[in-house]
Amino acid sequence: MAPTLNGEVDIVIPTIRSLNFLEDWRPFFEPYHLIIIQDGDPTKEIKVPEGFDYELYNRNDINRILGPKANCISFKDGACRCFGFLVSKKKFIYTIDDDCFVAKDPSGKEIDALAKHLENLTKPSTPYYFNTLYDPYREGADFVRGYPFSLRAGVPTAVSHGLWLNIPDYDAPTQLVKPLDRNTSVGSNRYVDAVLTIPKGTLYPMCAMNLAFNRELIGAAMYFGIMGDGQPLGRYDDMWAGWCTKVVCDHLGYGVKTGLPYLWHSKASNPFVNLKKEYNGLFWQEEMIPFFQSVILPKKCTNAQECYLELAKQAKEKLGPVDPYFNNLADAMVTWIEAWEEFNAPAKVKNGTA
Ligand SMILES: O=c1ccn([C@@H]2O[C@H](COP(=O)(O)OP(=O)(O)O[C@H]3O[C@@H](CO)[C@H](O)[C@H]3O)[C@@H](O)[C@H]2O)c(=O)[nH]1
Ligand SMILES: [Mn+2]
Repeated sequence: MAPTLNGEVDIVIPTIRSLNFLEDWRPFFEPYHLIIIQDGDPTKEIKVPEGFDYELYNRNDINRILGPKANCISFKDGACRCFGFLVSKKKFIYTIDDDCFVAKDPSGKEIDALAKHLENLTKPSTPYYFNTLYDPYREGADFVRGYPFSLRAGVPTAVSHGLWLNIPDYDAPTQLVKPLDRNTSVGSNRYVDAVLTIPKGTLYPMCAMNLAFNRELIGAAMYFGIMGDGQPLGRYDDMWAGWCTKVVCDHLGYGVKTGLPYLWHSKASNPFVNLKKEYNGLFWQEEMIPFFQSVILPKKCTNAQECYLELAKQAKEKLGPVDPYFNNLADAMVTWIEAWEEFNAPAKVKNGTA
């Protein structure tokens, strides 16, 4: 397992509900700092269970801190979580939803999801050649015969995408036709004990329910878009960020892993409400995904900020004609980078020292 790294990790939680779920995570999260983004009515008082070290932001705080740039942070959508990524100063972010609890592995042991994410993030990835025995860096595992030695050092890992027991991350139509579908019991064959690097050139549907990333490597591209209130789209926040970060990781030579750790997702959001929010996305994803599959980032883009600005330009050009929403989204992507640079300016050098 990875070291605790508690000075280097922030846990970001978007919430419209209660934070009682934190009781379940107490033994695992108490050593860390929480950044809580309270969505919805800012006058509602929200209770953080005793003993946690946290900072809490509501919409009034976001407006006050960002001024006119606050329009790049979504309201009434889990996408508001990316404000936490912006104000964090840590190397790693773990973001989790407020209806997620500690899962058990098939032996009945509680899973320390954050520790497993940190292990994933601090070990390399293998995006250029697939290891058929999964994660070659896992204890007791290795590269199989035929794996080129020149690629065995791997590349830095930027994203660790964890999975879910109980309620799966389905879109509204799938939820509507399979309302009782559960990825349940401990010990069932649906707990897949594996971590995989997603190959270079392959996109995936990233879910933010159980997600960790290296903020220094990819934070600038982990923007969740403008969704929810006043927008024709919701619930595609993590999808958008997943497609953007994957093409940026592929370009910069970073890895993205998916698989372990699992957590327990307890509450299905309402599929009819979700359908209204997702409706346009169900059509637009047929255009968005081919767009990301065809993106080529120029060599001169050498960090996540530069890649992201280029992506905004290409998104406007190619997706703007699909719907004017994408012009606004592309503008918001640029605003996000302006805010990112403001909050993440390199420390000023004074008398030769930083
Ligand atoms: O207006 C809102 C709605 C929700 N939140 C907070 O966001 C997360 C996820 O919300 P929820 O549990 O309702 O959504 P799910 O359908 O179960 O989750 C999937 O949708 C994703 C995309 O939005 C999400 O990451 C997926 O896991 C909770 O913490 C809500 O409290 C919000 O802040 N504002
Ligand atoms: Mn949920």
